[in-house]
Amino acid sequence: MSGALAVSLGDPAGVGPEIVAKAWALREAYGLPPFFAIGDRRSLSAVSNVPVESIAHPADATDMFAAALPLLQVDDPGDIVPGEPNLAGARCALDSVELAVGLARSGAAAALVTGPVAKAQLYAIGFVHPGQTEFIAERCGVADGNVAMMLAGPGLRTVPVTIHRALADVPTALTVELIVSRARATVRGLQRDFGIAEPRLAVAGLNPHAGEGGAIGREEIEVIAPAIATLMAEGINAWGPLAPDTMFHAGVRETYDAAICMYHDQALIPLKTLYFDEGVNVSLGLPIIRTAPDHGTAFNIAGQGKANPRAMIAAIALAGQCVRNRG
Ligand SMILES: NC(=O)C1=CN([C@@H]2O[C@H](COP(=O)(O)OP(=O)(O)OC[C@H]3O[C@@H](n4cnc5c(N)ncnc54)[C@H](O)[C@@H]3O)[C@@H](O)[C@H]2O)C=CC1
Ligand SMILES: NCC(=O)COP(=O)(O)O
Repeated sequence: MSGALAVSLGDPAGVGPEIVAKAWALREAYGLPPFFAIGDRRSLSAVSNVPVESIAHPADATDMFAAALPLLQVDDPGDIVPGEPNLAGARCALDSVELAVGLARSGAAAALVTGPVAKAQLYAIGFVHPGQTEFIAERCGVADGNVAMMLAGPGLRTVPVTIHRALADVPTALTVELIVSRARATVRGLQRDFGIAEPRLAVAGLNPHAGEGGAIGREEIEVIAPAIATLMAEGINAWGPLAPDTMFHAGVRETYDAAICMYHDQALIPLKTLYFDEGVNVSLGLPIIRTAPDHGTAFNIAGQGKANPRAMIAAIALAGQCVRNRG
C-alpha cells in the first residue's frame, strides 16, 4: 500500500485518543497498515504513554510508524480533560476531520479513519450536517442521497436509508428514490471496496411484519416494494420487504451481503448487539475510503484506561483492505 492512513482523533475529551494510541501499540499484533493521527498531542498524552512524533507531512508517517505514533498537530485552544467535553474540543475535532478529508482527497493519505465525535457538541458550534458522513460527502462533492452509511461486522452488514432523523419524520422521508440511491451506493461499494461481484441485498420493511399485507401500514406496498422492483429491473439482486424482526437471525443473515434498513436503529441495533466491540462504520459512494469505529465518544469512561480499541483496530484494518481492493 502506498501512503499511510489518516486517523482523526475525534473529540479530544472522548475515547478517540486512547483507542488510537492503543491501536498503534497493537499494530504488529493485528498487522495494521501504517497510519498517522490528526489532532491535539495533549489529548494523547492525557491518556497514554505511547511515543508520539510530530510530522509535517503525511509522507513522513510510514517510515516513522514502527517507532512512534506519527501525529499531524491540530491545536485545541481549550483545556483537555478526558470525559469533560467543551466547544473548543468540538472545533478541534471538526478541524481534524476537515484536514483528514483534504489529505485523503489529494491522495496524500491513502484513506480516512475518523475517531468518534459528539454530535450535540458539533451542533453547538454551528455544524449543520447530521453527522460526519454527510459532512465528508459534501466535501467530496457527493450528494447526500448517493452516500450509504454501512455498519459492518464479521457476519452482518446493515445500511440505514434514513439516518439521523427523528423517528416521527421517517415515514415521510422514505421515498422510492432514496431507497434506490442508497441501495445503488451499497452495491457499488460492496463491489469496489469489498470485492463482492454480485452483492445480495435484503430490504427490510418499515412496519411490524412488513405491514401484514397493508393491514399494519402501507409503506411496504407504496414505497418499499416499488423501490425493490426498480432495483431488480436494474439487475440488482434485491428482495423484500422482509419482516424486520426476523431478518437478522443467523440463518437469514447467511442469505445476504447487506441489509437495507429503513431507519437508524433498525440497522444499528442488530449490528451493535452482535458486534459492538468490532463494528465498523463505512461510508460507501465516496471517491475516498472512509471508515470509523461503530461506537461513540464514551465520555463516561474516557481517561480511565477502560476503552476497548477493537472497533478502531477493525476500522483501520478494513480501511487498509478497501485500499487494497481498490488497487
Ligand atoms: N462515529 C461517531 O462519531 C459516533 C458518535 N457518536 C456520538 O457519541 C456520543 C455518545 O453516544 P452514546 O450513545 O453514549 O454511545 P457510545 O458508543 O459513546 O457509548 C455507549 C456505551 O458503550 C460504551 N463504550 C463505547 N465505546 C467503548 C469502547 N471503545 N470501549 C468500551 N466501552 C465503550 C460506553 O462507555 C457507553 O457505556 C453522542 O454524542 C453521539 O453523537 C455515537 C456513535 C458514533
Ligand atoms: N450512529 C452512527 C453515527 O453516529 C455515525 O455518524 P457519522 O459517522 O456520520 O458521524
